[in-house]
Amino acid sequence: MDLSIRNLVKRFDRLTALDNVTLDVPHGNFVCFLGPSGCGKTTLLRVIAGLEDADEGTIELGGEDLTAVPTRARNFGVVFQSYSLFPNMSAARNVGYGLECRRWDKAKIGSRVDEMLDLVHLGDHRTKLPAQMSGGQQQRIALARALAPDPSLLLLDEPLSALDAKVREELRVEIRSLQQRLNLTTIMVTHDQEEALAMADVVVVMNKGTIEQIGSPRELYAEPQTAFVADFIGRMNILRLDENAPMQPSFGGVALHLADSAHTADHITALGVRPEMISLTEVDAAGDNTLSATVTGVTYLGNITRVEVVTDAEPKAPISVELHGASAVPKVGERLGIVIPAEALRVLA
Ligand SMILES: Nc1ncnc2c1ncn2[C@@H]1O[C@H](COP(=O)(O)OP(=O)(O)OP(=O)(O)O)[C@@H](O)[C@H]1O
Repeated sequence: MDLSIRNLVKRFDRLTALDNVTLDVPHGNFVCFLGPSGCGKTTLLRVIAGLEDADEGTIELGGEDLTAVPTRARNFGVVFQSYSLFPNMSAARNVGYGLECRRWDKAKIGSRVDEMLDLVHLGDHRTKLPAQMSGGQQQRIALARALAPDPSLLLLDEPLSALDAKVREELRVEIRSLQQRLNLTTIMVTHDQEEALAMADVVVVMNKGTIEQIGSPRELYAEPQTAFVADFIGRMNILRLDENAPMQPSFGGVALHLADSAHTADHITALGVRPEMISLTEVDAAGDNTLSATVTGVTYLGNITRVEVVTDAEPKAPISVELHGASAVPKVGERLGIVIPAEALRVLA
């Protein structure tokens, strides 16, 4: 069922945690709320779950207004960062507990618990207590518990952030494939951009209680609309343009040419370019968007080498260039030219 959020406002005293948030989540989508600490993503998830009341706005699921529907009756599965399993209950009992509360009959609970434990590959762990399981296993049990009542929406609040890197990556893949198999509309809160890009169909980038941009991971990476999004998702060089520039954008007095399709704003103040889009050339090479520069740092990172340069035009604004694989790597202090392709420049608000 589609989830439709309209003009949500949530205040805590004088702080506006959600400021007029409007969002559509189509059925079967995996959506990530992504943003820095304090941007309001957990509050938004909690309002959707019914754990927090909104001050203004509406939430509808499949056309039904949820405002007056209590948390319990919403039938949403929720998984939190801390596994929040009952410590004195076995894995199986934890998974079945919500079904007992919903008064499912015993035989049905037994078969559903088996099914859920198999789904998360923990059929052999049914009698274990939470303390006898690893963090990753406990989080799988929490997931099985959330899925057992066949929820209409799955809400995940930083479910992987307490786990170590390897387990986190395994569970990423597992959660995503489960979600796709069940075609279950899912919302996950994270502050980890890599996690959001790897898992989501749609990423909602939040900043200070508002939505900055909504898009697929590819769209957000390739076409960020604001400097905030550009900076938050991947690495982006942000070129602050000369303020007194006439119609032609310029950086440190050097005119920059944009692709025709980039000319959307009247007054452009900043441009973004991804480090991997910039190439190196001779220091005195001529050509559009070619700036002479000095290398100030070189960092070898295995698959890429990151080269920091300062341009003669604007020495106060260092620029990162990423070279792939077997490219020739310059040395610190070397003079060279950088080429910024017009089609790689993004206009940022
Ligand atoms: N119960 C509360 N009472 C008062 N202020 C709150 C409450 N819950 C959240 N806030 C404030 O609302 C803002 C948004 O908080 P929220 O937890 O939604 O942010 P977040 O993006 O999830 O951050 P984090 O990643 O750190 O959890 C913050 O400034 C926070 O301090």
